[in-house]
Amino acid sequence: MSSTEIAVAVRNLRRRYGDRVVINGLDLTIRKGEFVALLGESGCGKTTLLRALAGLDPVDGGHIDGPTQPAVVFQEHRLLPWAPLWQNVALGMETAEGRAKAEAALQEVGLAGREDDWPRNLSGGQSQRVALARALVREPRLLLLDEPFAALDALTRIKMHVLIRKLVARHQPGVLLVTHDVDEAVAIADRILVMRGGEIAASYLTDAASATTLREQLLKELGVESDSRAA
Ligand SMILES: Nc1ncnc2c1ncn2[C@@H]1O[C@H](COP(=O)(O)OP(=O)(O)OP(=O)(O)O)[C@@H](O)[C@H]1O
Repeated sequence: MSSTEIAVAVRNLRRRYGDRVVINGLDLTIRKGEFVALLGESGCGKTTLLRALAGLDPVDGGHIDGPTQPAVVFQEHRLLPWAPLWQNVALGMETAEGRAKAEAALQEVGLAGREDDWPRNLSGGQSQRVALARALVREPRLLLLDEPFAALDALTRIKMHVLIRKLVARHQPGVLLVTHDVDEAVAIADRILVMRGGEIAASYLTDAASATTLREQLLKELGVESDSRAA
C-alpha cells in the first residue's frame, strides 16, 4: 500500500493513566476511503484511541503517521449557538470562498438554503448533519466519529447511515467510527475491529460473512451471551 493511499497508520501505540494501561502496543492502518468501525466493551479504551488519533491527548509511546488535525464529529454536535450555520461550517475561513464552500457542504448534507439559519432551530439529526458538513468541508484525509449517531432516534440514525456512506464514498477520507451499536457497525463499516486488552483483538471484513452471521460473531466477541429474539 503506498503512503498516499493511507489515511492513518498507528504502530505500537501505548497510553496509560497512572498505573492503568489502556492502550497496549496497538497497531492499526486505515486506508483512504475505508470505513472502519471500532467496537469494544465500555471502558476498553475506544475514546482514548480516538482522542490520541485526533491529537487531543498525548500518548506514552508508539507512532501515529497521519494528519495532525483530522476532522472529528462527537456525540454532541458542538455547534456555536451565536453563529449562523454557514459560519459554523466555515469555521476559520469566513470569506466569500469559505461561505460558498459552506453552502455547498450544507447542500450535500441535505440542508440547502439553511446557511443563514441558527443552530437553535435545528433538530438533533439536522445538527449532526451540520457537524458532518463542518468536518468534511476541509476534505480531511481522516475522519474520526465518536458515536455521532448515538443520541438520535432509530429512523434518523438509519438516514444518517445512508448519508455518511454517501459522503465517504464521495470524499474518500479514511474513517474510524467508535460505536456501541453492533448493528450500526455491520450496516455501515467496511471493516469492524474489536478492541480488548488495549489492543485490536479481532477484525472482520463486513463482506466476509452475511450480516446476520457477522452480527452473531460480534456479539459473541463482545461477551454478549445471546440475543433475546435469537435465543
Ligand atoms: N482522563 C482520564 N484519567 C484517568 N483515567 C481515564 C481517563 N480517561 C479515561 N480513563 C480510563 O481509561 C479507560 C478507557 O476509557 P475510554 O473512555 O477510552 O473507554 P471507552 O472504550 O471509550 O468507553 P465507553 O465505551 O464507555 O465510552 C477507562 O478505564 C477509563 O476509566
